[in-house]
Formats: sequence, structure tokens, C-alpha cells
Amino acid sequence: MKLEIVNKSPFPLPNYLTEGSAGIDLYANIDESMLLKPLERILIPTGIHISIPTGYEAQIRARSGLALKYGITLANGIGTIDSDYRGEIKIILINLGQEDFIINSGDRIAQMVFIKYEKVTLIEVNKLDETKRGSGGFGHTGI
Ligand SMILES: O=c1ccn([C@H]2C[C@H](O)[C@@H](COP(=O)(O)OP(=O)(O)OP(=O)(O)O)O2)c(=O)[nH]1
Repeated sequence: MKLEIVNKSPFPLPNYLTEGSAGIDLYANIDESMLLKPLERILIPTGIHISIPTGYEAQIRARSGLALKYGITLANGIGTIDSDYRGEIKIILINLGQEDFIINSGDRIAQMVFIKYEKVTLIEVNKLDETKRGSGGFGHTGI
């Protein structure tokens, strides 16, 4: 899939689809370093704008190294970038660690993956078909 991208950051475009890597690293495009205290959230600009083909979305995901070493993850779990969004992609970081975390311009703070999704027509009914599981969930089969 080809995708148009505007890069207003000074950082090079990522080498997507090389070496079998699924995620494009996203860089913090900030004027000054920022401090993220434990349990604080912050919105970090990337300088990246994209035009995603209809039927696809981009997902913003945490970087596992930052999560494991510092507790730095995304406050929204996975960010959804809609195919009709033309604004700047921004990253909602949260510090779930116990130490202050400093974000410097050019740090790779998250990654972006492209996903094809199913178009769904919702059909409203009064009753659903029956299954063995029924309403059971949330560990009802034990651990
Ligand atoms: O981590 C994120 C999540 C979203 N967005 C942008 C792209 C997305 O298309 C738009 C709206 O995101 P979302 O649908 O998650 O936001 P919402 O809270 O439902 O607001 P809206 O009413 O604007 O849809 O914001 C980001 O830049 N980063």
C-alpha cells in the first residue's frame, strides 16, 4: 500500500516495511525537553500528517522498551488514526513508572501500524443466536 505523508519534523521518514518491521517509529517533535512526572499525561506532537486509504486505519502503539524500563505508555491504550484525519499525529503519553521521565526532541516515543478493518453494517435485532458460551466471560472457565 502507498501512503502520502507530510513530514514537518526535522527527523527522517521511517524506513517502513524494511527488515520485516511492522511499526513506524514516531519521533517527539518538540522545541524543548519535557518532563513527565509519575502518573502525568502529556500530548506530544510528531510533525507527521498522513492520508490513509479508506478501509485502513493507523494504530499508535507503545514502544515495549519504554514501557518495560520506564513505565512510559499511551494513556489511550492504542491511538486510532482515522483515514479522514489530516491533522498532525500526536501521542498521548502517560508515565506509569515511579520516576520522572524526560522526553527530548527526536526521541522515538511510539510506533504506528497500519491495519485494514472490516466495514460493518449494524442490523438491530431483539435476540441473538445461541452459543455454548452464552454470556459467560471474564474468566468464567477458570484460570
Ligand atoms: O493517539 C491519537 C489518537 C487520535 N489522534 C487523532 C487522529 C484521529 O483520527 C483523531 C480522533 O481520534 P479519536 O477518534 O480517538 O478521538 P475522539 O476522542 O473520539 O474524538 P473525535 O470526536 O475527534 O473523533 O485524533 C491522534 O493524533 N493520536
